[in-house]
Amino acid sequence: MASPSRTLFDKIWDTHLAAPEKTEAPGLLYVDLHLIHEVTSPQAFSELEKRGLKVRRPDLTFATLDHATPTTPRAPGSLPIYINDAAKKQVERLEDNCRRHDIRLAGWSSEDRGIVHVIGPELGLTQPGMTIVCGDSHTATHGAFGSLAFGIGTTEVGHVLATQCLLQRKPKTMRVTVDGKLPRGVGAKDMILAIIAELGAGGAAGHVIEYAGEAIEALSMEARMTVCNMSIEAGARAGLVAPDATTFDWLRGRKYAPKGAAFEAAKQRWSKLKSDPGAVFDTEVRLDASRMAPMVTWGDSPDTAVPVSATTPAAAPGKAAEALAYMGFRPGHTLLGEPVDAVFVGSCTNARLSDLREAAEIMAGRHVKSGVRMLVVPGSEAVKRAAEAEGLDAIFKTAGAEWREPGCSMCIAMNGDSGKPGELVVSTSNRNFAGRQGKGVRTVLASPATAAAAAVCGAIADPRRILEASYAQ
Ligand SMILES: CC(C)[C@H](C(=O)O)[C@@H](O)C(=O)O
Ligand code: SF4
Repeated sequence: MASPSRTLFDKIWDTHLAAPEKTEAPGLLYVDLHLIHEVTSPQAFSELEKRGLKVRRPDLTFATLDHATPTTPRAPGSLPIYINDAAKKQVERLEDNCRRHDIRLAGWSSEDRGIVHVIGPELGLTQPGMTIVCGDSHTATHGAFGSLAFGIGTTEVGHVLATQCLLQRKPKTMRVTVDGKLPRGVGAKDMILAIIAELGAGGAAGHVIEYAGEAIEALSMEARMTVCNMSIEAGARAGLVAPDATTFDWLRGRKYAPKGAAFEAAKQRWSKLKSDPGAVFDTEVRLDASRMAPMVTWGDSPDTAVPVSATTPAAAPGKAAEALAYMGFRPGHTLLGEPVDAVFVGSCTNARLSDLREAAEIMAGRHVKSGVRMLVVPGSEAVKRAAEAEGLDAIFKTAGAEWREPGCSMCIAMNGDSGKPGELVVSTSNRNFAGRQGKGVRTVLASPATAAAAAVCGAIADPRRILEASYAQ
């Protein structure tokens, strides 16, 4: 008999199962929110049209432009200049598809536009207990609200557009408990890099992770999103945090969140979304936040993260040796002092207001080292407005950084924002795969504070050193 104690994942799964899983067929899951962007939707719409199908629930579908969009500052009202015709066509096709199928689009003229995983939560589209899908691997970000959110392929985007359902095999569950308190100068990005280093790139494959424990509960919503965002980098299907007062306070008043009495009623329902005491997970992992430090990656996968003052592996076997060679780092050496060419603060991992504040705290009154290029790219129009309202743009510009328009930008370099071959880029994004930020570019993943410290020092540095100097003043 099944255990009466259920995990948060089980609860969401059970309430969304339209048809149960059988040995010969996956279960059918109802989808509450389908987010789409210009890269993974065109073929899905073409397929729909080929079959003469309509979008089943345009009202549960929401689109934005983010991956292929230029981020170069533009005069108000002027048209964006795309890196190539392919990028322009992708965007125009999404605009056209949304018009034809009556789908809400946060397009060029919208004050809501931004990276899909930044705007969903920001607009209150993302809510606890929902099933959320998007043709994008970092959809787990939305799990920070206690929703079951995962990436799907383009074929599945078509299925969801046509049926609002998705065929899914039930994943396993994993609980990652983080005890203790994060030390000063160490943040959510460091925490998730430490978790991924512990689990390994495939360590959570086939699992949905629930992040729990004192250190997770203490995180802001933005920080929880940073953690959930990178679940896929450990191979997980999704990442979740049980909703609590932090979640409810963050959601109250957002554009598409329930209002007034409806919000209070929703809060009552959402409060029940937690794993029962005694719920059994397939895998349990425990970490101690108080032992965590600012992290940097030495290789070409996110699981090569180490504390910034630690050394690269001394005796590196095959794959690690290749990764070190690509990165141009020596085995058994610290990365501290490695000269950097560029710094990128942005992406769906770290381009929210709190991330920009974290970087700005280091940049204030300091200057980007000469010869280093620094790009600061807000995650959305709303983040950009809020940052400008409190003068963060001025801090970055005065320091010599570029303040750009919202988009994915140098996280994936599809829009033309990229590094040059051989350059070392310290990046707040989530993937350091060879060539992701441009051909031959070497990417070091880090927190906004560590990225800003690298910009100021012109080399990989420990942000705590700079922060301590500021605190001492
Ligand atoms: C372009 C898109 C399909 C891709 C993804 O699925 O994640 C991108 O967002 C990424 O981060 O690599
Ligand atoms: S910011 Fe990067 S990781 Fe996030 S959706 Fe865009 S390309 Fe993917």
